[in-house]
Amino acid sequence: MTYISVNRVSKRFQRRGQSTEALRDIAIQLEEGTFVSLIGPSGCGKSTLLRIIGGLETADDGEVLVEGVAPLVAQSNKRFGFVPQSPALFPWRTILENMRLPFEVNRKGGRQTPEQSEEAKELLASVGLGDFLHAYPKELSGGMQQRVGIVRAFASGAPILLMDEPFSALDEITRERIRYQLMEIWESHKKTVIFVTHSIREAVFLSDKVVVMSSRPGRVSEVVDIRLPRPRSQEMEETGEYLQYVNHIKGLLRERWEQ
Ligand SMILES: Nc1ncnc2c1ncn2[C@@H]1O[C@H](COP(=O)(O)OP(=O)(O)OP(=O)(O)O)[C@@H](O)[C@H]1O
Repeated sequence: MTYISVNRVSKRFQRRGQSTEALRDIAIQLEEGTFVSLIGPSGCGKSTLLRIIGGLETADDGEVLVEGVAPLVAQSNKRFGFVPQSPALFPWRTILENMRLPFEVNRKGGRQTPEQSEEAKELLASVGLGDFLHAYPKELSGGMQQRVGIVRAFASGAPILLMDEPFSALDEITRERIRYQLMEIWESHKKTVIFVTHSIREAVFLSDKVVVMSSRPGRVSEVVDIRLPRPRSQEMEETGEYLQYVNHIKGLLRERWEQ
């Protein structure tokens, strides 16, 4: 059974008498424990597709199955962790207290076990935040806060992480650094990640599969399997093989843009 399957999904939005066809006939099959990126021009429906998979939006046509069940069922079984563009931390809670949030929300007042609490601390330390466990979000930079959002999703216990441009508000250098940290965490946890990005380099570096989408209406132009060896390192970004993937995806996006 495919872990996540999206079969001929279409979606239209109606707003102020205007109809927008956001997605048409999207079909993708994703394997468990893989890292998948969605890339495409602004407005091609990446976030909409992510939201449909996560059960936050419904498709007009077609079907999505997550571990064999509908997204809403998967959602109520706590199968998803979300990482939005900005990290959604409670300002009145310390970093460690913010890390507990998914347990309290998902399990109606539930608590982390001591092992889960230890894992949360280890994850924070692995992204350089070991000295900030008792700090408040306002004492952290935007990049540090976003790192908390990412490791919180990994610590949440959810097997599927949906990340909607989590690095979009960060400067280039911070973004690069967090990309490497995300890679290291993912390689040690191997959760299923669906990651929306505008960065081709980021998508190729992180992913097993890159879903390249075209706009108006959003369709899949190609699913590119990235067969670069793992673990991946910064040096890999200098290799010819990596650059070939980057250029191939750039070509696909340019082609669609020019149509
Ligand atoms: N709730 C909504 N109501 C009406 N139209 C919507 C809604 N959500 C999205 N759309 C429209 O659907 C299309 C796809 O939007 P979506 O946000 O999924 O694209 P995207 O590829 O994620 O864009 P970006 O890269 O700019 O974030 C756009 O034309 C958008 O205006």
